[in-house]
Amino acid sequence: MKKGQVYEGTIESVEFPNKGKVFLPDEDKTVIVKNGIPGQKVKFSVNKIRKGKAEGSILEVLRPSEVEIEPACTHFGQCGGCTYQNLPYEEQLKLKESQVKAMMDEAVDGDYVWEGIKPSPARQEYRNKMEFSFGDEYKDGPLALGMHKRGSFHDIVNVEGCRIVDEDYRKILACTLEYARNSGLPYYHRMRHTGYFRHLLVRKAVKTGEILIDVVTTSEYDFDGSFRGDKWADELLALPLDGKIAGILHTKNDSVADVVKDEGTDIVYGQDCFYEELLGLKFKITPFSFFQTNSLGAEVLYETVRAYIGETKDKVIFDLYSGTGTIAQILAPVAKRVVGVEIVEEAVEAAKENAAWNGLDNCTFWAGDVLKVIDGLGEVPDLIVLDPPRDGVHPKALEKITNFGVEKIVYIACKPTSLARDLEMMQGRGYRVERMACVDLFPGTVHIETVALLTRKKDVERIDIEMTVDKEDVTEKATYQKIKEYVKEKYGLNVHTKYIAEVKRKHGLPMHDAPNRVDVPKRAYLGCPEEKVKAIEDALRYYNIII
Ligand SMILES: C[S@@+](CC[C@H](N)C(=O)[O-])C[C@H]1O[C@@H](n2cnc3c(N)ncnc32)[C@H](O)[C@@H]1O
Repeated sequence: MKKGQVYEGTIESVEFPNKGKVFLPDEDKTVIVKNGIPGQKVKFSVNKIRKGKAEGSILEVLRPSEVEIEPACTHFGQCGGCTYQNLPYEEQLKLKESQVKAMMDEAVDGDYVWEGIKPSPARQEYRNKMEFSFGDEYKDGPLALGMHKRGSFHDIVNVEGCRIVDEDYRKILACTLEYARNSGLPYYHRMRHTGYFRHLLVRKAVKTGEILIDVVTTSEYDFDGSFRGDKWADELLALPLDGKIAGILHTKNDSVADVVKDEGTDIVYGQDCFYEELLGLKFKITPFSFFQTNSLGAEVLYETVRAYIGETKDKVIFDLYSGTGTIAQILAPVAKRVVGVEIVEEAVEAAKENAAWNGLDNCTFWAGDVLKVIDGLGEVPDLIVLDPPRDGVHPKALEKITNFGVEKIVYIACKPTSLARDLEMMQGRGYRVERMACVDLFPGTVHIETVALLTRKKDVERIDIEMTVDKEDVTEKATYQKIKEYVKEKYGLNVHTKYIAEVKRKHGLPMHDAPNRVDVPKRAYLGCPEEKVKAIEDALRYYNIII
């Protein structure tokens, strides 16, 4: 088999996210062909062979799959955004569920409850955010504004008929494209690093109907003079929209990276935020802060998280990777306290404001990298919710998270491959997967959210003592001194030896006066105050005595 060779074959299955498998009997080889659906007979060319593995790209669909339908979107196939518009929604769900389930069956040790896939309440026009790119339709062609063409680095497909956003987006897109074309200014060329127009960001709340529009350009031309940004805003404001424009913005971005980056945002009209409602709570959303892109689907996702976390009364919950604090605030009304950690400061500020609006005074939000701040929060959680970005949790952060030894962790993953990798480490550190479900927030596309409930294994303390702690060290009186110093320094608390003994007993740890008795009878309850129990537990984790 050589690069450039053309073959025909049938896609037997599709692995997450879009890896179709075609077996070629004559070559006795399976080739990965991207972006097809199971059952399609395709003609493809081989474009990569590495370490004996071959990849190809589809040139033509010779015979459709039996379940295939006419896609509602006229850009389907050309636009790189959607992959499954040609499958009935039920089939999309089946395919995504089987992909994730197969991956999880491999990643999970032992039995777990698979709860299937929950559909998105809206199957079309469900997105509350879209980032469109400027470019040309083809080399040196007219200015275009839309999505990247499938498989192309440069070409942009105008997506005036896009079905995953509603009519308001389509009107805003068409208006901006026409205005930009008439301005005669060039798009930003990603290889030459010259030009002006980069992206158009549109966000629209499903519940409040508020719309935020942001054009992202370089500073090569003058927004007011050359582009006449005020006139663009007038044209947008004159559009007959269902929703209401809350703000029109201009963001400058001169960086060479091809991402929407905020290097300064000016308000052209209205305000630089808008509001959405989820499960009866109100959320302020700023242009660049994370918010689930399918509001109705997000409600299903957060309901699942709430059900998985279970009883939260009198519990301290950590919401790690908290964005604008949605999960924290959904859990706060029935928890003792919720602590959110998020790296984007703007999102943290919004989270604080949101909590105040929603009348929640038991939420605290910290700005910073989970890895760096998690052990300096001065709190010990009872439960943890993790909703990391696509790459999952940094291994060192995961180590610290599991070190808290909480009873339950709920992990929300937008990329199941990252979850599968992180599960391996979490299972190795004393957790077991209880249940899992998928929630489809992205109909028509390959993406899917997966939620996993992990609980701490009952016998983990003892296993870990043997694995990580030298018995001498745990039983030595010197350890008591180390724990006292740690608690004093970190929490400003003095703890008596009898309290340390009480907490050790709670965890079934050997006592210094009875080194061979791990299961010390639960005799005296000495009344160690709860904050000291938590502080001592933190110290025990710090010294790897419990996890
Ligand atoms: C998938 S989002 C989840 C947001 C939130 N839980 C929600 O449902 O809206 C992941 C969030 O993690 C944040 N993030 C990424 N890396 C981070 C890090 N190292 N430490 C803290 N937050 C991070 C991102 O800014 C983003 O807001």
